[in-house]
Amino acid sequence: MSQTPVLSPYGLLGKTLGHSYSPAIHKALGNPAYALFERAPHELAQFLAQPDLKGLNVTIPYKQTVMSACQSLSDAAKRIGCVNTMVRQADNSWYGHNTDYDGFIFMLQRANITITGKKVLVLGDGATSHTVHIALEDLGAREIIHLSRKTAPFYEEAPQHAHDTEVIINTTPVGMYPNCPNQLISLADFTNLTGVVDVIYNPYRTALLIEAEQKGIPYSDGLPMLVGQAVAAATLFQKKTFTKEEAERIITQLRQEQENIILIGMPGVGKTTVGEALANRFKRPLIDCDDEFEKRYCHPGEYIATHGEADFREKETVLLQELCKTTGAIIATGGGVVTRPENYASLRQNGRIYWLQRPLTALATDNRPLSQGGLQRLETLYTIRQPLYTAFSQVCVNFTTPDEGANYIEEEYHAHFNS
Ligand SMILES: Nc1ncnc2c1ncn2[C@@H]1O[C@H](COP(=O)(O)OP(=O)(O)O)[C@@H](O)[C@H]1O
Ligand SMILES: O=C(O)C1=C[C@@H](OP(=O)(O)O)[C@@H](O)[C@H](O)C1
Ligand SMILES: [Mg+2]
Repeated sequence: MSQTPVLSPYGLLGKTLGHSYSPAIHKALGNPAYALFERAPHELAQFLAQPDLKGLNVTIPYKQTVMSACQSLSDAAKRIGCVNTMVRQADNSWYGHNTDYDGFIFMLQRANITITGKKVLVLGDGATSHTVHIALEDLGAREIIHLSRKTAPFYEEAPQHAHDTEVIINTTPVGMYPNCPNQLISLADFTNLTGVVDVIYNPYRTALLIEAEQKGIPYSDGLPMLVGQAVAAATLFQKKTFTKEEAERIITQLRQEQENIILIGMPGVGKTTVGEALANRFKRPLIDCDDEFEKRYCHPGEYIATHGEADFREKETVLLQELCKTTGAIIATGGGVVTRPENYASLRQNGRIYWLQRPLTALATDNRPLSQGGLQRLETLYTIRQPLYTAFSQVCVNFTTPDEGANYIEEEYHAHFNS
């Protein structure tokens, strides 16, 4: 009788592993036997000696440590100086490779960001930046500058490179959940950019990427790199090749599950009502920003009446920053979120923004202090806000009944991810 293995033969090794997408990605690639292995440093040698283990991914802080346990190393792993994938060989030895390298190149290629002959600015000088550096060299970068916090050149020197940098790559954790939105450098002075890349994948769009998007510069978040490295690892684990379409299918599925659906529009247009309908259809939680405000303070209308609109906006911005860190939700905003430009990064970082439109004559005005004063007041408000709603939204939804609005959004959302 054969013995049941005590360990899953594949998995991710690290010291403390929070939520990881790796088991789900490997499952989608046909390997359900992929587990999370949290091990302390003193447990590593014994752990790696277990014969049941066939393949591992390795993360912080062991990417360098495990190199000495590998009897053979790929060229990329040697040059980068760290291993993120270990494969058990027929003679029981470990072969170490670095598939972050493959994932990074896959990410650039699918975003059509080319490197040959270009000047690249890399933010950060940690482990990931080493992988990025070797890949950039192999792709034929003309010049690679690493900005750092500890050694010169520093982040503050970014403007000196603004006129001729063609690609920017963030390898630091600045801007990562939960400290988001946040960014190390501004793109304002950069005039020659052909690509901006962030290895962060939570949030989907860091503040740096949102700035790139607003300037019309091609950009990529780090999810394709994560999926790309997993596909390269799965190729070694399962000894089979995967098509680009299989990688794309996984990226799309993760994005579709996570992107928030965000509703903006005039007070009384139906953000809360359509939000409720969408929450039912998508089986997602509804976050109503006005309700959340009321839980913390009092009804928004009452707050504006007693403290004034400026004070309300301050509080609303802070609250929005907190609420929009979430993923996979329906978010109904208060009608005035578009009046503060900084609210855009909060909404957009994990969200597709829908602007709800109905004729002003049909809008509810009860309990809404800014809508008091008849149609003329609403028209004045609309004149001010219309360009803001336009700038804040990806999709404009003209609708009559709440169901019609929800239908349109449901179809648009699925079409967007599956076209
Ligand atoms: N499409 C619609 N047609 C008719 N009445 C609507 C529609 N959408 C919402 N309402 C009604 O208008 C009022 C305000 O809707 P609500 O969803 O609270 O708007 P918002 O959140 O945009 O301020 C509610 O009484 C709601 O029942
Ligand atoms: O448009 C606005 O400035 C406001 C809209 C309200 O939300 P609704 O749009 O849900 O009415 C509420 O946030 C507050 O009274 C301010
Ligand atoms: Mg509402």
